[in-house]
Amino acid sequence: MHPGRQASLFEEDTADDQTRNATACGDGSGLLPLVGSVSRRTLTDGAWVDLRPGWVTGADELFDRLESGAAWREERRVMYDRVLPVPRLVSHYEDRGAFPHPLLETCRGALTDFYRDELPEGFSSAGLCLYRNGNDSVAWHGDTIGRGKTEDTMVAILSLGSPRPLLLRPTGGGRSLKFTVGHGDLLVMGGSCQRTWQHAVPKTTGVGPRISVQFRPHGVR
Ligand SMILES: O=C(O)CCC(=O)C(=O)O
Ligand SMILES: [Fe+2]
Repeated sequence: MHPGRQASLFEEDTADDQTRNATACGDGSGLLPLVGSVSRRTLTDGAWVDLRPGWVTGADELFDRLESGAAWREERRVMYDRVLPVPRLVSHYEDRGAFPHPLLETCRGALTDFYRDELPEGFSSAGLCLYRNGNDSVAWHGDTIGRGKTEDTMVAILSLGSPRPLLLRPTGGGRSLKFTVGHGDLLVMGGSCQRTWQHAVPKTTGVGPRISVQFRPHGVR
């Protein structure tokens, strides 16, 4: 494992279990099942969060390939009605055939299968963010560009690299919730979450790089 990188904080399975159950990808990386291992936390106003700690196994290779091979660019984002630079790098893949690692297509397919009843259209795009160190962050926002502004939707986040807190708070105000997402963990925001709750990844001291892969349905950013 990469120095400074840490396995999922929530990791439950033994290494043997992981080898036996993983959908392998040929380079040591793989996916563990979602059925029976996703826990849902219901939030207010029809929002929810699902967690699947340690979903991707052997994720070091995936991290390295994405860090060195994705088409990273600096980001500017509309926040609070202004276009602001965001301190992180991003890369967006609309077309699944062009995803920068084959395991991302396996992830997209597994998420589409697992959430088929709630999201019949399935997941389409992969948005990648690289937080180079603890100074990189994203401020409070909802993913409301496109249909997420008016419709319930889902955003599924695969976290790779250094663990970082992902915070959620009700849009109308209230206490925030902290989910620490580690190497290989899956966090899915669903229901009204993009409209009625906001999320953020705050600056953190003493952490290494983190990559977030967000799978979204068509027309949601
Ligand atoms: O870093 C993350 O996992 C969250 C990213 C995010 O919220 C976004 O890009 O819209
Ligand atoms: Fe977001």
